[in-house]
Amino acid sequence: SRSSMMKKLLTLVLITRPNQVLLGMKKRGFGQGRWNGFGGKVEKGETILEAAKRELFEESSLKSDDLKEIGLIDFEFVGDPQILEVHVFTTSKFEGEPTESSEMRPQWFNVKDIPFDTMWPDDHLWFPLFLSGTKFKGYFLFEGHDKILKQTLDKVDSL
Ligand SMILES: Cc1cc(-c2ccco2)c2oc(N)nc2c1
Repeated sequence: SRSSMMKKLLTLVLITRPNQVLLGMKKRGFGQGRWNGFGGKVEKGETILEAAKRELFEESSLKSDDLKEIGLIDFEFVGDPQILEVHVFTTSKFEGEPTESSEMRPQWFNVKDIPFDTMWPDDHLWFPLFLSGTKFKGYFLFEGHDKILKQTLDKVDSL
């Protein structure tokens, strides 16, 4: 029922190395055709952190035990009661070689050349906070997948 807020938990992992961020080109499904971090749904019986690690490995072949949560974003779509609660993690400590999966084609980007034009339209708003190590909470109301009607973005001390 509406009283039990309709929320879907998702994860998003951004891997960094000096002056660079690893992004994946989404090859199918939700967000297809856009560069993004690695992530997806939180399944029953797993923690959000376990889901982030699992999706990172499934989508990029990378492993990390050092994921730090740096952001919490609620996404809403006009006409859809399901709110996406996205837990954003980052690390620069990982093992493995980025490898293309059925879902994602990974590529390193210099921070000054991040392809915001082929990313979700909210990214250019909160990436500067993530890149400067500032924890944040955000809310974005989308109309379709390209237009942001309403937004809030706040720096926080703890998530
Ligand atoms: C609506 C929306 C969803 C996601 C998402 C899906 C799975 C994890 O995150 C986004 O990711 C980014 N960068 N913008 C996003 C907007």
